[in-house]
Amino acid sequence: MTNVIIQGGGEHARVVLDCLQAQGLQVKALFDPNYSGDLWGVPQRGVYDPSFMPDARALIAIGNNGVRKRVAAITRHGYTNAVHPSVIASPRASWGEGNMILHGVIIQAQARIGNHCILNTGVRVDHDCIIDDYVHIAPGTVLCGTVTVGEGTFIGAGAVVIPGRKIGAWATIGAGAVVTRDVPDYAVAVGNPARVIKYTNVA
Ligand SMILES: CC(=O)SCCNC(=O)CCNC(=O)[C@H](O)C(C)(C)COP(=O)(O)OP(=O)(O)OC[C@H]1O[C@@H](n2cnc3c(N)ncnc32)[C@H](O)[C@@H]1OP(=O)(O)O
Repeated sequence: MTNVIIQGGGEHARVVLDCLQAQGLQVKALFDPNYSGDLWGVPQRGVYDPSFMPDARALIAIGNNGVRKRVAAITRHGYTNAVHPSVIASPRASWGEGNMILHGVIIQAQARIGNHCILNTGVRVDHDCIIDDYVHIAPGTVLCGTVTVGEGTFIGAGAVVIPGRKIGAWATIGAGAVVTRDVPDYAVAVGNPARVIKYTNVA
């Protein structure tokens, strides 16, 4: 039986805990300096302790992509994936480690997903999409076939990206956007069709 620890104790961590418990995994601790006590039978232990159950596998359940990357740099445990039992994934799709593939996600053939990504509730990633590390795709978003998404990008809830478009690294796509053109690194794009309204440095 795999023992799991969670880095993070906020709202997203609760959803990930729900996912891991649905998988039947033994979650032994949540680490987050802002939380203590007990969450659904799991102790919240405050500051991360790299010596706690060193053979346990970790997940960094923090929704912010930049923070998730920084916490990964100090996490000493190996990683697992959270994949809810309701996920439909082609056997020809693949992903790395530390990913949170949540309730109702669908991943089509030959889609490739990196590490430490969040595919939130009901996301659809169609065939041949390539998603780099530390991406967060919010609930209900649809990536059509052959879309690529660069490291650290956040795609808001209910967005649609039409086939073949390339979204750069550390970009932000607004909720409900329809992405019809490529989006550069660090751009914030909103609306239908999505237009770049500004650039940020969110990494
Ligand atoms: C389980 C979960 O909940 S996971 C989390 C899911 N969360 C989301 O999906 C949130 C997505 N976030 C957004 O859509 C945000 O509005 C962002 C990130 C795109 C922009 O946020 P900010 O940088 O704070 O931009 P701000 O609110 O100042 O808006 C800037 C302009 O863009 C417009 N705008 C902002 N978001 C959108 C949007 N989604 N669609 C269309 N227009 C938008 C604003 O109306 C504003 O226009 P104005 O200048 O004419 O007044």
